[in-house]
Amino acid sequence: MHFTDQLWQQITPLYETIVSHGFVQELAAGSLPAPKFQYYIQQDALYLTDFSRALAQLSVKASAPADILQFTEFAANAIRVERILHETNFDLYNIQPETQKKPACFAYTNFLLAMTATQSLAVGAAAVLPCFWIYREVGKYIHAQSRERNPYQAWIDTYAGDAFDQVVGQMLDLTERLANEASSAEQEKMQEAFVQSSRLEWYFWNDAYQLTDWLV
Ligand SMILES: Cc1ncc(CN)c(N)n1
Repeated sequence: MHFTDQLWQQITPLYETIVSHGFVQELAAGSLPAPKFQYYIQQDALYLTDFSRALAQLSVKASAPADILQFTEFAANAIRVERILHETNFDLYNIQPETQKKPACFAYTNFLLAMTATQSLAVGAAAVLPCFWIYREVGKYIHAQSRERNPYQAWIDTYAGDAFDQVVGQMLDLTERLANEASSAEQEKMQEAFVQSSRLEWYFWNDAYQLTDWLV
């Protein structure tokens, strides 16, 4: 079995929890209250800046020219493609930019930046993989359920589309190769990083759904 298939097997129950979460269900139905989507988009704009920096850190760690190029393109893409999506949504829903990260965004971005700075390329790649893979699966899931005239259609189309699918395929191939070159101790760390990021994906949706703020 491919290493990445094993990774997915490990988070299957967690993935089910993500797709059954109120945020994802209501996004699919088009009934998600606007303030929850606004909170999500504001936090996601902050998240994407650091996600891109985490990918750039991986490009520095890579030694094969093809890998350097790949991570550099992922980093640029995270800013370019998703900025378009956010600018569209900022306009559509009259969202003001937010400067403060709420708890899940804070935890997730710090985790990604720490893993990609202090761990090996393979472990860093495993940490960022859920950001690609879970979004593709959630995008496809929502697209399959989605009603006509869903107000969140632009978001759904981005993550359910062919362009994103291709990018995720490239990231999966890369991670698979890095895992095959890794020791079993390193593979274990890859699994831990992958599971932790997947957990933080759930927290990210949940913070938006609950409109979570700092308690102190
Ligand atoms: C929190 C989060 N995770 C993943 C993605 C998709 N790159 C995103 N936009 N936001």
